Amino acid sequence: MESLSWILLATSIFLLIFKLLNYPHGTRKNLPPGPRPWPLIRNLNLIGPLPHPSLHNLSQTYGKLMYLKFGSVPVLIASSPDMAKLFLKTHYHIFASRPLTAAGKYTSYNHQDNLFAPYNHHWKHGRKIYLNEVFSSKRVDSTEYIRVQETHHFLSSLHSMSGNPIMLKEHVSRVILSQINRTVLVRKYFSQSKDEKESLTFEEIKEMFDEFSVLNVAFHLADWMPWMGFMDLQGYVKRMKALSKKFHKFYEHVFDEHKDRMKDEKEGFVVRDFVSVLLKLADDLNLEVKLSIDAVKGLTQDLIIGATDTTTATIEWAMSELIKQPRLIKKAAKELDRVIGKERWLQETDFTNLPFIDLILKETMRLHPAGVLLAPHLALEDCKVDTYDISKGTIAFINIWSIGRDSAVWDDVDSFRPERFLGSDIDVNGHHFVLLPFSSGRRMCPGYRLALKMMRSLLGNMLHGFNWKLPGNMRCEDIKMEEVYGLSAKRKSPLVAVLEPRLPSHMYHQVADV
Ligand code: HEM
Repeated sequence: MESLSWILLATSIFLLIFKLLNYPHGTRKNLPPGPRPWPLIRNLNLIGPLPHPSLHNLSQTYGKLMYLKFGSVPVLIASSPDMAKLFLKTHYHIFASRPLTAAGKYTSYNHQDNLFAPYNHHWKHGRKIYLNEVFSSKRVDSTEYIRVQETHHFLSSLHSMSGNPIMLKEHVSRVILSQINRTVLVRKYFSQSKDEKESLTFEEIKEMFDEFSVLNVAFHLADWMPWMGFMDLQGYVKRMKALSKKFHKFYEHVFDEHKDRMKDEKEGFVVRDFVSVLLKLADDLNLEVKLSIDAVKGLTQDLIIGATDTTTATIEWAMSELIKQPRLIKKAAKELDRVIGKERWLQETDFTNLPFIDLILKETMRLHPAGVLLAPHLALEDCKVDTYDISKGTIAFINIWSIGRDSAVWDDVDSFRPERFLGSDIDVNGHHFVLLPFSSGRRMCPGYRLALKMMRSLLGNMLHGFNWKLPGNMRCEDIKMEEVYGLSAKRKSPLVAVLEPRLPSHMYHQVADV
């Protein structure tokens, strides 16, 4: 009898603890629906290696606005255009911040960049600099020559490999990193061959970017259960610190070179790149908010990392979808022949006359957006969203991967059909909540116009210069479109393709000299 009482007492205590741990899920507050959480980890067990499809599947049961808990952190998942609009437009001023994560602390100069910065005076200052100084039309236009030169070198090197299978991603990431580093840092800062003396090779710098991409989206348990922070059970903090040292050394080298040039050239110094803009501002004693050197590093890092992974992944997805449907490649080539002809390459001024290239990019970003869940949007105060009570500190994720597959919005959701955008005014400029690859509102991607220029020009010229085929006996059905998660969602198995030149051969030799 006595042992039965002990069992009853122990069971009651367990149930009480379980109930307390589940509070306040649905008790006092009116919260959106969501799966029942476990003790401690709460709903973290429901997130697979690819969080966006896991959350998409859950939304089929719990609806377009779901409430979950990741450890001790309340999380909202928006999976429809209407819900996205509530966070990015209606309540944009409340959901404008970011959570303080270990990655932001160790790999982004203690959140002194823009992408991972909470909503504060530092972020506002950085954003203003981006919009007024870095991404002004004048500054972006002034770097067009870099995009042209690097694209032409890229096309020429593709030509030298025609007839042989190439791993597309390797070549695209190299040309994009070359364009971005020259635009942001004035020169590439990585060596192309063993003879060049640079502090880093292309492979080393790529490895740093890949590690950054993994560490910045990894489910780091201590971000969700802060009491675990001192243990570093997953070893992520150790890796973050090691990575941060490498980036630190790299920026020191770049900035030293810039400062030497500024000293040598004195009044004659001409600003040719984004880092020079930022370093000049850091020297400006009259600035209302002082720009620290760590902030310059953080802002520089956002530009080179934010640009490279996203654009490379998007171009690889586009070409993978196209190669599966040769009729689309033919259709694009027909438009290019009509508008550009066979004796020149596509230029940025041609974009408005090439609507099909734009349709291809829109359809690619609908099915394969790089930032599948956008970046986390943190509530700065308690508020009501729809009819629900949301607490300060809740994190909203917008599942744009799911929105791209919402059958209430799109027909035949899984088919890659660029023509679906024909005659529609849907665009990627943040005004249409059905298509949000660059997000919308206060935290919208500030680099989206530059990204579009780079992608239109690279993809358009790749289609203009070459016919794209699969190697050997490979069939379209053999192409696996599986993804891996990262700062950008990319293809798991890289695309391998064979190219056939479409233009007279002098075009490819001529370009190398531009
Ligand atoms: C295909 C290309 C790109 C895609 C899909 C993309 C997408 C995004 C997304 C989804 C966000 C987060 C928005 C949010 O929090 O709601 C973002 C932020 C950002 N992106 Fe991009 N991006 C691309 C290219 C670029 C480029 C080329 C640059 C710069 C050279 C850039 C710089 C940034 C920066 C600095 C932020 C942080 C904004 C902030 O939090 O205030 N991105 N981008």
